[in-house]
Amino acid sequence: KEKIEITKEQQALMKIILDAYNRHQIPQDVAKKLLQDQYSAEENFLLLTEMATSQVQVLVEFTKNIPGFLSLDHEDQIALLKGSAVEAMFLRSAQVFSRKMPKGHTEVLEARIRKSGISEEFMTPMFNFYKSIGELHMVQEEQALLTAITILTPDRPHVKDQHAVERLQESMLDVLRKLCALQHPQEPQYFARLLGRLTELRTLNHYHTEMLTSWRMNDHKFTPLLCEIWDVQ
Ligand SMILES: O=C(NC1CCCCC1)[C@H]([C@@H]1CCCCO1)n1c(-c2ccc(Cl)cc2)nc2cc(F)c(Cl)cc21
Repeated sequence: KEKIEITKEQQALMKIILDAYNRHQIPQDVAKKLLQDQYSAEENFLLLTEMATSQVQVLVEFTKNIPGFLSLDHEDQIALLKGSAVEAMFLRSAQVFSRKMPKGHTEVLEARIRKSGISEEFMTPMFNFYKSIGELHMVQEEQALLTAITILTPDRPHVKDQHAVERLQESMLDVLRKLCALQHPQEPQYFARLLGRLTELRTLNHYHTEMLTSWRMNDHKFTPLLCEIWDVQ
């Protein structure tokens, strides 16, 4: 049984990532809003675009706190943010969906999202992902590291120095691997399951433009930031 220990600098890295992640809370709680009221497809779409726009802004702040990120080539920094924003949004949505809620609230939330305007064909892949994230019962540290690892994916489009990104991602993966072994000693395959979710997350990437343009309403308006980040309009 090899002794797993997190080094001092890995603990410091963990603390930086976790603090940054906790600062990256969505200003107003979208789950609470959805549980309070039924909205029209238009109102739901507006809520999504507002939430997603503010999430991109906080994601940029979070990313700036990833040690080494700001030393990357500036164009690569943009390419990593643009390439991971949709996945980070779905990962965050999954984490919000999987939060412990009072009895019956998750069911109401799911029903509201199913009727929010998204077309039927995307429900299964989206909720399969949300539920597979929920089953992992991730602790905050694991959620924060998984978000950082998603951002530091070397093979995003237009990344020039992939090795520099790989080195940063590898140091995050090493901390996550040790954390999983310490948090889930009875589940040696837990770390692999966590990384498997990132593969599932990429498949949602393929759907997102269609999910937005097929929203049950006419004239889909996006914010300028979302036009930049999402391949829409
Ligand atoms: O606003 C959302 N997510 C934000 C995005 C930024 C980070 C915080 C969460 C949307 C909602 C869906 C209903 C209509 C209003 O939007 N949403 C999505 C979602 C996101 C993208 C697409 Cl294309 C489709 C659905 N999945 C969600 C799961 C949830 F648990 C909750 Cl509370 C909301 C969720």
